[in-house]
Amino acid sequence: MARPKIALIGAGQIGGTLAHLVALKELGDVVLFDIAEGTPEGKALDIAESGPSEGFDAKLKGTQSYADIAGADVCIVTAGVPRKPGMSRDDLLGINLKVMKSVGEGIRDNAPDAFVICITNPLDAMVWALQQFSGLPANKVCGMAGVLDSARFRHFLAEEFNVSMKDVTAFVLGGHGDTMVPSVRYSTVAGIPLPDLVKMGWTSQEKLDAIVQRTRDGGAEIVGLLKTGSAYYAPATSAIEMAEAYLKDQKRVLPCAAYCDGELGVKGMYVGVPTVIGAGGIERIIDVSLTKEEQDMFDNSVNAVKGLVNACKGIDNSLA
Ligand SMILES: NC(=O)C1=CN([C@@H]2O[C@H](COP(=O)(O)OP(=O)(O)OC[C@H]3O[C@@H](n4cnc5c(N)ncnc54)[C@H](O)[C@@H]3O)[C@@H](O)[C@H]2O)C=CC1
Ligand SMILES: O=C([O-])CC(=O)C(=O)O
Repeated sequence: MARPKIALIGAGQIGGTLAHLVALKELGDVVLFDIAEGTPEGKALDIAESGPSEGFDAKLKGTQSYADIAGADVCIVTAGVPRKPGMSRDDLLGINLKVMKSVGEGIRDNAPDAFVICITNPLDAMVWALQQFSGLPANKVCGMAGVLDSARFRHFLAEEFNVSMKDVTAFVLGGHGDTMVPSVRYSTVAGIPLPDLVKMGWTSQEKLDAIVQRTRDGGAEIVGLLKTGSAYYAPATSAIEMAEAYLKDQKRVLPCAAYCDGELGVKGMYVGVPTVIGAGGIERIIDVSLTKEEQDMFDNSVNAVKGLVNACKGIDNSLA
């Protein structure tokens, strides 16, 4: 059986890391696409040359031609611009919207059967625009953010409790911005919800609140440290988790930006929700119940995403 074909649109920091991970994990053959001449070719060759030492079997090709992504099983989109210190993700909207138009059309014309994972920011609005521009079915187009935000939450919690992160589960809902909702009630250590761990004296409410806020600021924390761009190792790993769930029909329960049609009270837009990812793409959205306080925070986040989607419609008439 032929190896799956994985197209990475954008060969920058995340794109290059994705290519390396796909090869190391032998998930398939890689096509790296970028408009910057030489970058995808150079990264593809560099990673291919690590193959003999690593012992992986994967072909890697760099290209500036969308024809090379023809028949891709998975497309992961990182094309665009990252933020720098002092900027919010939303400041990237105008420039990255134009990129989503060309990428969406490229995927539509060359890889219409692919499962598409968007990473470009501001995430929830960009994945919505990418689905509109590509015209692919909504269950085959999703956005990566919740897996990353939840991984950050899990990391901070594992450090606080001094337990293995394998035993920490966490859930972050809503848009991938300052209003995201790390769900304390649905996050656990070995099944014990965080509020119970506060009652048991494992941590204080103040410390838990600080971890929640650090999770919300997780992207900005890395941007502030790196100064030249944003996080890429953990974002790439998160998207690979989603791609693997699709390629291997794992039915993983993962939070991601999915098109909601009434679930959690959201209709006709993309936002971070718990999903099941398998061979059918986004196979199910888990319609969790929220407390009044959680619902208010979630609605606030949904409204922030709505504002960005409306801004997209204002910029590009074809989206209105
Ligand atoms: N959803 C999430 O959780 C996260 C999202 N991001 C976002 O991911 C995006 C990529 O980040 P990095 O890889 O660090 O940026 P980067 O600047 O290293 O790479 C972006 C690449 O896109 C290419 N590009 C620009 N316009 C293009 C076009 N029209 N077609 C094809 N390629 C094009 C550039 O030449 C560059 O190589 C940014 O928007 C960033 O904000 C970053 C981290 C996490
Ligand atoms: O913060 C950024 O600009 C990149 C991002 O989305 C993240 O790392 O969560």
